[in-house]
Amino acid sequence: RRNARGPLPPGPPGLPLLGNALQVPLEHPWLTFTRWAQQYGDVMHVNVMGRSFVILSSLKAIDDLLEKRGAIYSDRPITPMAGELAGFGQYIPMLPYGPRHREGRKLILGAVNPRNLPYLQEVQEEMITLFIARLAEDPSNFALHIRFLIGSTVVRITHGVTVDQYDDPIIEAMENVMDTFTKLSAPGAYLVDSFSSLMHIPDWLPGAGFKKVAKAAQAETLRIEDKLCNIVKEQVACGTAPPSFIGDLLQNHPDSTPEEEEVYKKIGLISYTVSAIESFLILIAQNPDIQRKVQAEIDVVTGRTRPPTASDRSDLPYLDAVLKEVLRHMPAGPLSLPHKVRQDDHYAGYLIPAGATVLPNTWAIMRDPTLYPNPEVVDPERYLHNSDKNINPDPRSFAFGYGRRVCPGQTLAERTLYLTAANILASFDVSDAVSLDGSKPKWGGRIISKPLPFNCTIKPRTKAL
Ligand code: HEM
Repeated sequence: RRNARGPLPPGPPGLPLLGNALQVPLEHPWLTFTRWAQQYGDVMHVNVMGRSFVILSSLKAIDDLLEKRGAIYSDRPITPMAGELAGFGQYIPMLPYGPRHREGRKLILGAVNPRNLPYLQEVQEEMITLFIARLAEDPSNFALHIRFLIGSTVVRITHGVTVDQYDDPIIEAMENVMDTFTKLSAPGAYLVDSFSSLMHIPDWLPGAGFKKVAKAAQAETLRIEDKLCNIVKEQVACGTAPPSFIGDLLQNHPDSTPEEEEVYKKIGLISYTVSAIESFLILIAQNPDIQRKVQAEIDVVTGRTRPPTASDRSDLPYLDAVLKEVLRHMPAGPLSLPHKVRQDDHYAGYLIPAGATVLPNTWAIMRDPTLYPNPEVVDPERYLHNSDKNINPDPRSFAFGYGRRVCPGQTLAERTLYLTAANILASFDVSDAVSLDGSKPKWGGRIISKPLPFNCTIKPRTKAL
């Protein structure tokens, strides 16, 4: 733990060469980090085969470093496997902090700004209406309907492309891309991430199978991006392009360079939203009292004569509190996304070495009993009538990440979550959420936490809309 430039933060002892690699599980590492934080503190150092990870497990440490010192803590670690070999390093979430990244964020923030709100709301409401109709027809396939809702909304908003069929290869390919990204980028999943020289070994050498995996992932990603982008280009050329992030960008920048186009292509493929909606379903199935209360609140606002809309949101404070509790109790990004520190820094007497991967442990924040009393208990009331700013802070301030890399899709995501939740509860009762083996629902994942496949009963409310 000694270093000529200063002592590293405390952390669990590891093995020579491997460091803590064998102790960090691939599945939900945030649970292990949270346990370790109780022993080693809120700024902890973990060594995975020579790579430094600094885990921040308190709001103060996250705020001091990722927010206040954002100028040096806003880079992303380049992981050879996901970033370079599979090409994900070109996506906005993985781009190094710099002009290209800033440009990418500007594009997204411009597209979701209040000027475009009426159009975005209209599209989202239209998609939700279709979703509710499909759910009513075939409730047991809710997971498929949710995926289709999110996938089709994302391509409609980002590319202006309307997808009506469940087996449309675009939706499936988008999901595969997300899955592959999370598998390939998990810390410690691939040896090449610790020994980057392995990137250069010939493809035919035994043990180079990871290169084949990366190549296949890259080819699939490029195929789907190009396919979507070409559809938009054709629509723009014919003057038939509906409003969309990418259609608008191509129209407003007809002379864009291939490099600029690359940024346009890479904005649309990230979504944590499916996970948040599924967590919502489980939460309300497990808490019938909460469910009844939300339904009663919606009924007063809509009179049960119409579906809830985006403009009802401010009149539904209890539902708002339930959604905060979904994001707190089962955050879809329990370690946010990894940040990287650009230069040596010193904090609380310790060295944070240049190039270290800095992981904000959002899970530990959301389960901190000094912030959220009885953190395991699902209790939307904790946000209502809350006069002490230091207790039960709004979890949306943490669920969407930190500092200069905070999620630019937050308003869009929150509106989708609200519309889906409100419309589900206006029309259905949800109960009996169980894993496929009949046990309590479980969550899994390496970077994005999501419910493992589960069943639940979704029945029309007696006097459904
Ligand atoms: C419930 C849904 C969502 C959650 C919980 C979520 C959460 C997050 C988190 C935790 C980060 C990492 C921030 C950091 O590095 O500190 C992030 C980044 C990002 N999110 Fe979201 N997100 C959601 C939906 C969306 C949507 C719908 C979009 C599409 C516009 C989106 C686009 C992005 C992008 C582009 C980044 C990378 C930002 C950067 O690196 O500068 N997200 N999100």
